[in-house]
Amino acid sequence: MTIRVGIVGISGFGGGEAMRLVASHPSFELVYAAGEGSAGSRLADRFPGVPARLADLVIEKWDPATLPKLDLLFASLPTGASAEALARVPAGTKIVDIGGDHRYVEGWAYGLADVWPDRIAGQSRIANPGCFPAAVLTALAPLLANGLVEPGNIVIDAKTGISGAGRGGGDSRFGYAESNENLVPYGLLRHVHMPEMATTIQRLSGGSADGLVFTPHLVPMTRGVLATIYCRGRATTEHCLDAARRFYAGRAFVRVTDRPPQTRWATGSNLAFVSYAADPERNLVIAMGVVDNLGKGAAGQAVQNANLICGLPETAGLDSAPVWP
Ligand SMILES: NC(=O)C1=CN([C@@H]2O[C@H](COP(=O)(O)OP(=O)(O)OC[C@H]3O[C@@H](n4cnc5c(N)ncnc54)[C@H](OP(=O)(O)O)[C@@H]3O)[C@@H](O)[C@H]2O)C=CC1
Ligand SMILES: CC(=O)N[C@@H](CCC(=O)OP(=O)(O)O)C(=O)O
Repeated sequence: MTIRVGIVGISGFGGGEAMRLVASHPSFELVYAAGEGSAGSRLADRFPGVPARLADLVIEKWDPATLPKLDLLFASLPTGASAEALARVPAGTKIVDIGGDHRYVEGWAYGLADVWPDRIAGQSRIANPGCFPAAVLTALAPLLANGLVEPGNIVIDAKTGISGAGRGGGDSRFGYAESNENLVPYGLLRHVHMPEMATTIQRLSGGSADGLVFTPHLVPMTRGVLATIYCRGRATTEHCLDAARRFYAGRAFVRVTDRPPQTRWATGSNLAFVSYAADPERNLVIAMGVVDNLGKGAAGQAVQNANLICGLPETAGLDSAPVWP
């Protein structure tokens, strides 16, 4: 079975990673690419290393009215830029939105693929989680589902590579001279990922996430997210590790590790690494989650979600090992 796939936002970091994964997917055929400023270029002009069979595909100006017949569309547009246009995509075309416009929006399933695949299979509109929630929620889910930590008392300290900001980049914080040898906190108290993390914590635990604190930091690396999460709970380290091993038993993409995970373990892959350290006497549980922001944090999880909604093996096109070193 060949699935006809389109990618809008293909010139960007998320869209480019989706293209890389789609190009080597056993059931997907890339037949449509779209964007704004890049419209009119061939894929090979943007990505000199693209497989030869895709080299001459021309990036079209994004307009849902001129879509060819597609089975599946990946949207990787700036948050705020996709809702209106995606509403005009025919119902028969499945969509995975990598941007933030549809997370916990009516009619869209929140695509936390490793945690609730059953809620995703059979849907046709998927909102991919943000890159920080991908790391944070994967680490927290086993603890919350087993009542091992208090949902209302969670403090998240997270680090991200610069590609998390996209090619568009925004201001000069993301240039080499300002990001190299520098460490920058941002988004304090009101980062855009807070609502989806709070809602998911409530869904997994049944309790309120009112006390949630989240501070991300830019670090001078290209890819990777590490979330270190401080929680209140009386569990031991072994309880937490056991809960995670049981929760993710048989799941392909989550690795539960005894030692603290490192960002490079996930680079270029759809893997998530989780680990825990806990001291019951101090009422303290530390959870750690690592993903590649462009892998599990964006295009990897998007392809995993696409596999789920297309009835394909969840691992199709996603089984290559991370890049090391
Ligand atoms: N980078 C990351 O790690 C992650 C990103 N995301 C989300 O994914 C989305 C894309 O991010 P990212 O790839 O990093 O961003 P980039 O800035 O790298 O890419 C943005 C893409 O959107 C296209 N675009 C912008 N405006 C329009 C428009 N009006 N019509 C059509 N295409 C448009 C650009 O195309 P063109 O060049 O042709 O103008 C470009 O391909 C965002 O919502 C982001 O928040 C989610 C998780 C992780
Ligand atoms: C470094 C950096 O700026 N990272 C982005 C997160 C990327 C992401 O997950 O974006 P969406 O939720 O918009 O899809 C940020 O903190 O907003």
